[in-house]
Amino acid sequence: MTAATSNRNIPELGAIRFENVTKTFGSVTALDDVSVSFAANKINVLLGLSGSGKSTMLRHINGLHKPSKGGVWTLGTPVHSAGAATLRGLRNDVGMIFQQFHLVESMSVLENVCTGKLGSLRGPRFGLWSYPRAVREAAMEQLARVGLADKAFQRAGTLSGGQQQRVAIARALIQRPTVLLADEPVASLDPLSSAGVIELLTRISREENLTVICSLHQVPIALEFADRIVGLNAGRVVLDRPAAGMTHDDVDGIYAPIPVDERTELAG
Ligand SMILES: Nc1ncnc2c1ncn2[C@@H]1O[C@H](COP(=O)(O)OP(=O)(O)OP(=O)(O)O)[C@@H](O)[C@H]1O
Repeated sequence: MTAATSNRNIPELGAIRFENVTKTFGSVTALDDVSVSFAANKINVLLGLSGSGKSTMLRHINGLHKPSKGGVWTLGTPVHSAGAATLRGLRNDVGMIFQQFHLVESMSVLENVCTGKLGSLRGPRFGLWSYPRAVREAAMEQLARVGLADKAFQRAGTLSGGQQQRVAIARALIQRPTVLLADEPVASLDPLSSAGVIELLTRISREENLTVICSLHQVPIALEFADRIVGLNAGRVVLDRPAAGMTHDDVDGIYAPIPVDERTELAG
């Protein structure tokens, strides 16, 4: 058992913690002294304008980015100081889905799901039949959970956007993650497919006791889906509240422009 998995289901540890995190890319400050902590087994939604730092925050959780200043702890692992081997181990516990699905379109649906296991298999794989039988069976199980068992041998590129996102969810689930990061998972989907994907994410998160951190642009979906809402504006946390009882008005302030002189003052 890894250090990360040993923390499963211990909410008081705080599944994920950002302490005074600043991230700069050249002259751009993407995150500005962010301190926030996410409890285990909850659905957390990040809201904010384009460029407010949502993706940057998600990418710190699994170590795709490291802070310029401050610290990030994911499932007890200090991501800011972790080496490559520790991060590889951590990423087995942290699944991720993306707006653009990132499936290999020419591969079968089933093989795409199997690739979710690559992090814990030794050596490369060439084709579906090069995966152990147990992995192929686990992939079929996950496809059944997302309602796509009948598409297993179809090329992924032939599926609709909503179906492709379901495959991406199955690919993340086959890892048996503790944390699921979702970067605008419904931004490319029509309203009906979006609703289906959000409903699936909600059901699976509850069934698996996942800690979900999901960035969204759709406020109504956030209010419906989230246990907690964290609002970002120009790289700073401007709202952090349980979602229960929140209204559109409560959320509107997240999107207010921050005066340039105030930004300069805070950045300086
Ligand atoms: N790798 C990078 N190199 C340079 N600048 C970057 C990089 N990643 C992010 N940024 C910048 O950091 C800021 C925050 O970007 P980020 O992608 O986190 O925002 P976001 O809230 O996720 O936006 P969106 O809703 O459009 O996805 C932006 O100004 C962006 O241009």
